[in-house]
Amino acid sequence: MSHAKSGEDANGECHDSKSRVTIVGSGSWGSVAAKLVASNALKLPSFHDEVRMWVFEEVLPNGEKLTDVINKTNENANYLPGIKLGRNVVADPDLENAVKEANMLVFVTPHQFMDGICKKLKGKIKGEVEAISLVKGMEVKKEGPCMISSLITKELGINCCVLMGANIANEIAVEKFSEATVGYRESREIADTWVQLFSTPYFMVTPVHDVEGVELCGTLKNVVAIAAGFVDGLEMGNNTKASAAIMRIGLREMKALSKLLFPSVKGSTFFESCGVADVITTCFGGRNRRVAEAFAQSGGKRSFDELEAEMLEGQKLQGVSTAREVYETLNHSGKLEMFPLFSTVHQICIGPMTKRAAEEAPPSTDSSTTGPNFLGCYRDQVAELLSQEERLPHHEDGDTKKPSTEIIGAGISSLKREKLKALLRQCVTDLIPGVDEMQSRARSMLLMSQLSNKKPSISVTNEEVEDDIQLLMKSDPRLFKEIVKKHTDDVLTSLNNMQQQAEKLLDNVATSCRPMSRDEKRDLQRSIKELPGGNLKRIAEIIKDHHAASGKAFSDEVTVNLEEEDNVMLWRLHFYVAAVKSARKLAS
Ligand SMILES: NC(=O)c1ccc[n+]([C@@H]2O[C@H](COP(=O)([O-])OP(=O)(O)OC[C@H]3O[C@@H](n4cnc5c(N)ncnc54)[C@H](O)[C@@H]3O)[C@@H](O)[C@H]2O)c1
Ligand SMILES: O=P(O)(O)OC[C@H](O)CO
Repeated sequence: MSHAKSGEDANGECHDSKSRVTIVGSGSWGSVAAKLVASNALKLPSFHDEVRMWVFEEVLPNGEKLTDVINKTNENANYLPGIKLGRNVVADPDLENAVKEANMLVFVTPHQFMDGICKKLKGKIKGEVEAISLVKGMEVKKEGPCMISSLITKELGINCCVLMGANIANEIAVEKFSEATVGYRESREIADTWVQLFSTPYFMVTPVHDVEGVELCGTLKNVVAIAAGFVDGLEMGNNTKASAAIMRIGLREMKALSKLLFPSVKGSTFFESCGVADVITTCFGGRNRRVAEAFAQSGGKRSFDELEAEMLEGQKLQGVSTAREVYETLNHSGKLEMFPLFSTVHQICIGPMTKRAAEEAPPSTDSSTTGPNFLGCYRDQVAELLSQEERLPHHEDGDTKKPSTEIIGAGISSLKREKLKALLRQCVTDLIPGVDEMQSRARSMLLMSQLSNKKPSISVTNEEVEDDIQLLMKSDPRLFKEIVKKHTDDVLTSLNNMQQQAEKLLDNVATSCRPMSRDEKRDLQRSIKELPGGNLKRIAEIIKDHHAASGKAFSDEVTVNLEEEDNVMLWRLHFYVAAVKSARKLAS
C-alpha cells in the first residue's frame, strides 16, 4: 500500500494517493478508535486529515440528532460523553457516503450488526481498499462459524486485518496506557500501516501474524467474562474467578476451540494483549462481567436483554450472543461436552439459574487440570454407545453372522462398531495437541530442574530459557527451585489425570472385545515375561486396579495367571503390551 502525496498521473489526470480513513461505527470503542486514528491522521503525511465516522443515527432526548451533536461539540454525547474526538472527525449518518472515498475502513460496531452493514456496502466499495475489524464476535452461518474479518472479506472482497486487546474504551479515552494486537493474514506492510495509524504513546500496538488467533481471543474472552460475572454475582471470590472455575479454564477452552476451528492458530497469540490480558481486564472491568453479575444477583429472574437496556443505555453486550454462537458451533460438531465452561455459560444465560446450579456448573476436577475434558468425554460417549447396543454372540458379526476377526466391538453390530472406531480415531486426533503440550511442558520442567541442579544433560538453546528465567535462576535459586517443583507437580498431576481418564476409556473399550483365544493368551504371557521391570510394575498396577474395581480381594503380591483373568483384563493387558512395543519401536 503506497502513501505518496496527491499528484498527477502519466495522463495528466489528478489523483489522490493519500489514504482516507472511515470508521464504521460510533459506539464507545468506535468513538475512541476515531480519536486515536484522528490524532495520527493529522501527524502522518500519507493520510488525509479528515476522518469520517459513520454514525447509526439516533435522536437525543432534546430532539437533536446525534450526528449533529457530534459535529457541533466534537463529542459523542451518547456513547463517550466528555471526550473530544478531534476536530478532524466528521460524523456522517449515511453509510454509503461515509465510505465512498475511503481506502482504509475501520469496522467497529457490535457484531450482530455486521452482516447487515456488509450487505448494505456490497458493491459500494471501489478501488484498492484495506479493512481492519475491531469487532469482537462471530457469525454462525449454515456452513459453520464465520469470523467477522472473513465476513468482511467474503462480502466486500477486501483484505481485512483485526485489532483486539485489553482495551476498555473508557480508560483509553482518558489516555490511560494500554496495549493492543493487530492480527494480519499476509502482508506485514499493511499490518504496519494499521499499527502506525493506531499507535500513540498511551496505546501500544503489536502486529501478530495470526489473524484468526487474535480475532478468536477477542471473541471468546467475552464468554469467559460472562462466567466471571456469574461468579462475582454469587460472591464466590477472586480465587474462584481467577483459577479453576473461570479464567484459567476459560483460557484453555479459548485456545482449544481456536485450534479446533483453525489449526494454524499459534499458542503464543494467547500471551499477547488480545489473549490473557484481555481475559483479565474483561473479567474484572468489562460490561459483560458487570451485567452477568447483575443477572446472577437476580437469581436469573431478570433477562440479559432487560439488564443490558437498563445498565448500558444503548451500549451492547457481546458475550451472551457469542456464548449462543459458540454453543451452536459446538453442538453442530458434537463437541459440546469437551467445552464445559462455554456450554454451561450459554445454558445459564438462557435458563433460570439457581445458586446450586451455578455451583454445580463449573467444570469437573478432571478438566480443571487437563483442560477440555477430551478423554472423559470420549469415555462417556464410548460407554453410552456400548450400553445402547444389544450384545450379539461374541463369535458373530452383528450384521453378517460371519465369524469376526475384529478385536474391538466384536459383540456389536458393524454399524455400531464403525461408530466406535470413528469415536476412537477422533479421540486420538483431539488428544494429539494435548499430548504435545504435555510433552513440551515436561521437557521444560526437565530442563529447568537440570539447570537448577546445574547439570543439563540435553542441549539448551537461548530461546528455550528466557532471559527472565535465567535472571531468576541466578538471583534467587531457592525461589527458582520452588517454582520448578510446583510446575513439575502440576505436570505430574495433569499426566496422572490424563492417565486415569485413558484407563477408564480403555476399560470401556475392552468390554466390547471378543474372547481372547488360547494362542493369543500364550502370546500375551510371553510378551509380558519379556517386559523390563518398570513395565512389569505397571502390569501389576493394572491388575490390582482392575481387581479393586471389580471388588475382588488382592494382596500386595501380584501373580499373573492369565487363565484366571477375565476377558476385559486380558485385553487391557494386551493393549498395554502393544503400546509398550509401539513406543519401543518408535524410540529405536
Ligand atoms: N467498549 C469497549 O470497551 C470495547 C473495547 C474493545 C472492543 N469493543 C468491541 O467493539 C465493538 C463495538 O462496540 P462499542 O463498544 O463501540 O459499541 P457500544 O456497545 O458502545 O455501542 C453500541 C453501538 O451500536 C450502535 N447500534 C445500535 N443499533 C444499531 C443497528 N441496528 N445497526 C448498527 N448499529 C447499531 C449504536 O449506535 C452504538 O454505536 C464490539 O464488538 C465490542 O466488543 C468494545
Ligand atoms: O466491556 P466489555 O465486556 O464489552 O469488554 C470491553 C473490551 O472488549 C475489553 O477489552
